[in-house]
Amino acid sequence: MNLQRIKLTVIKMPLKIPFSTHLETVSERESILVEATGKDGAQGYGEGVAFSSPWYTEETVKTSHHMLKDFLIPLLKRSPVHHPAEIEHLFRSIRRNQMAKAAIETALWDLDAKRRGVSLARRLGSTAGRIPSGVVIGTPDINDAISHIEDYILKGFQRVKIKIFPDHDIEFVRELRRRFPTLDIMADANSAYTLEDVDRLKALDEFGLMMIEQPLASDDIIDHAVLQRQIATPVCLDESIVSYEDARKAIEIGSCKVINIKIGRVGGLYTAVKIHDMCKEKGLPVWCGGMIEYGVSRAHNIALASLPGFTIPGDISGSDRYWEEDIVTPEIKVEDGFIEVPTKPGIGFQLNLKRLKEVTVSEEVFDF
Ligand SMILES: O=C(O)CCC(=O)c1ccccc1C(=O)O
Ligand SMILES: [Mg+2]
Repeated sequence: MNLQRIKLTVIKMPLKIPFSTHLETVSERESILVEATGKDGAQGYGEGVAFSSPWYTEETVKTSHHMLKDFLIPLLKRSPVHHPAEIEHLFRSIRRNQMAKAAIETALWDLDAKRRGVSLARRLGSTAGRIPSGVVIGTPDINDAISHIEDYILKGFQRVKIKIFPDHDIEFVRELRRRFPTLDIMADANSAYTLEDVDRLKALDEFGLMMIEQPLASDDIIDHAVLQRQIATPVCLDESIVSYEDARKAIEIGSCKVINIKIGRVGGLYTAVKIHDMCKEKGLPVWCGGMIEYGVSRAHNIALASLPGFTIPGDISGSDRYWEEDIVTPEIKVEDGFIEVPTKPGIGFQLNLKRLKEVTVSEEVFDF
């Protein structure tokens, strides 16, 4: 792709309010911005979405940076690709490290779309003009959660996701259901349960949740299939699906009825689109998951989620959900519950260089 250089910038910003799961409370977000510059001067952007510590997956900001610097960038230098869809194959020689891989791969998709003068959404095959927006509540306190939800409903958000875990599930959901009888609610457990909790999980059936996301172990598809046979609420897999093959096998054995596709978790847009295509063919709904990300990753999510198989609103909120000021301009906005799909070339957002400078921790340039 005629690359001139790749720049890695580590950035860090506090969240407006901390985001809690049973595993970790995130109050500050570090990420890696990837800037790929071509010999023609064109630039593409990607965002490494690993967290500072390995609570969600095994990757961290530091391991991602190490992979990018010591393996992925050198590999790309040695073996130039002509098309971003070749990256997945090239990177197969390096095991896992999906978020590090996706950080480069997404930057190259942006670069490629810009060179062709088309939006990334169009480049991926989408024609949608806007996507519905969903939001995640990261506050375990019931009263805070209710007031945040009221606020989000007024802003038009189309569905709300809450985090659950044992002792913070049945009564919490019952109260929310009582306050919001018709709201589309999904519950994400981030692997807080085992099959021994099947009665607790069955008890959630009466609340008409849209789905329960990743109730069991983060690497499991077998027990999820056993669980899905015993509960009416659709099971959605997140952590368990890190590749196309994972998705194929999970569907085949009935581990889930819905899949949350995250570009970072599956190693890039190529695989994300491939999983989408398969699910669409099999009639399995998908939605785009969030990673408490900055505007660059959000922009990639918007393009992906504009594909026709994304029939459920994703964890895609606006820049102001987490940030006082985002690193992209214009900021990502939710209007009447929808986000407009940009029509400008590539991701359709510019970097806010002033803001980027303020939040930069370190940067490193790799010449090709
Ligand atoms: O980006 C968001 O708005 C939050 C999405 C979310 O729930 C989440 C955030 C960080 C890590 C894992 C998850 C998850 O979906 O499990
Ligand atoms: Mg999840």
